[in-house]
Amino acid sequence: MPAKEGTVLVTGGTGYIGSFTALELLVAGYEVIVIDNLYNSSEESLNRIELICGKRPIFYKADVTDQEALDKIFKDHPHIDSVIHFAALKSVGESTEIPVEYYRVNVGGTISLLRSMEANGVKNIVFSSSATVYGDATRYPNMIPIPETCPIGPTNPYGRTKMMIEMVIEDHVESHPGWNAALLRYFNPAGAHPSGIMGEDPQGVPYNLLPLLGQVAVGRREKLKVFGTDYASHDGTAIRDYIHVVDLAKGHIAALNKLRKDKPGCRAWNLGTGKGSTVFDMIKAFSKAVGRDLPYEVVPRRKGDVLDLTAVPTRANEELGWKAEMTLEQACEDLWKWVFNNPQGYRQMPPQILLDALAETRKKLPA
Ligand SMILES: NC(=O)c1ccc[n+]([C@@H]2O[C@H](COP(=O)([O-])OP(=O)(O)OC[C@H]3O[C@@H](n4cnc5c(N)ncnc54)[C@H](O)[C@@H]3O)[C@@H](O)[C@H]2O)c1
Ligand SMILES: O=c1ccn([C@@H]2O[C@H](COP(=O)(O)OP(=O)(O)O[C@H]3O[C@H](CO)[C@H](O)[C@H](O)[C@H]3O)[C@@H](O)[C@H]2O)c(=O)[nH]1
Repeated sequence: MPAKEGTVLVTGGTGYIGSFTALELLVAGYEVIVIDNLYNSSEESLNRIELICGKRPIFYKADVTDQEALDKIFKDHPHIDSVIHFAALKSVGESTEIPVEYYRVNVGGTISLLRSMEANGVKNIVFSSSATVYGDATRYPNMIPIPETCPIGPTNPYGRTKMMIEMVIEDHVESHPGWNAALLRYFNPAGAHPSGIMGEDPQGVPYNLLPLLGQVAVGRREKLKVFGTDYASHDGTAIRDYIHVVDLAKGHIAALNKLRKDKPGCRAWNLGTGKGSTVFDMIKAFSKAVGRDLPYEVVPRRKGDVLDLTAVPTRANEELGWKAEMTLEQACEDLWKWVFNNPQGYRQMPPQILLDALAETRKKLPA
């Protein structure tokens, strides 16, 4: 029996944004099938999803570049009607060192997925693109904050994989009637689940600002390195649009509903808040949540970084009926709750006190 809202295949669904989206899908009444090779995530995220909402995605440990494995999953689940595609390698720095691997997994994986979808009559795809596709938007007058009409021009191999995938999907939708695609250009995801039991748990050394700040706060790292104070911002550090991961996850449900209801063909949407914050703003906001100043040192700019990636989110607000609602303060508080209670990420169980509080909250929810 298909689920009330339909069945969605989520690639990369044990990862950071994917797990939050799987949770929101289950809450919204979808059946969820996750595939992930666990390269940068842990199956424990599925237990946490179940603890929060009482439902669990079906899980396959599989690689998106494995055409046979994909075909079998689609054949075994003929009710799948849409795909949300997160699975990818995502470190900008690493992509400059092993670009071919990035093209193989990100571009190659998407091609395998599109072929399996086509062979099995699944025609809706929501794709994790990135604000990185815009590159340095300050090179154009009046393009900061950044609307979707800003010309794209990524400055690193990771960003170019995202640009190429957007093009492949656009060409496929154009040539195959009945297909619909949402290219979601995320700005900077932040925070964790307000329950404190779900969050980002990268397997290696984190690359992004917020997980690094979290590790400084719990003493896993001595201090944060601030990459450059010579940018043209109010305090000299670079500006990003930090969006709460729960808001970001909800943006996927809005995009999926749009594809299924309005069949818009292929369309790009920015998922951001429209508000930019500098690195120092973030250190201050997170220090406030933690209750003490966090140590940092200023080092030269990181290669490939740009001054400002702040979204114009109006298109998503108007066309998807979605808007980021949670504040930066909430993102910092939720991140702190997550790292304080789970300093080793998913490698340890959260404290009983959190699990008890969660069980109480669940009792009050409608069945
Ligand atoms: N986090 C960000 O700042 C950000 C911003 C914009 C876009 N994105 C994109 O969003 C998506 C999700 O990012 P995230 O932050 O949740 O990262 P993540 O690393 O937590 O999630 C990606 C998931 O994909 C899985 N994966 C990697 N290669 C795979 C393969 N070959 N087969 C199957 N699974 C594979 C990983 O194990 C992981 O669980 C990615 O496509 C990323 O490029 C992330
Ligand atoms: O140790 C650090 C890490 C980061 N930063 C700074 O913090 C800001 C945010 O850096 P992140 O690495 O967290 O994020 P990026 O903006 O570089 O990139 C992220 O967001 C982009 C979208 O805006 C892309 O999606 C990309 O994949 C994703 O990693 C940048 O100014 C960066 O220079 C530091 O000062 N020190």
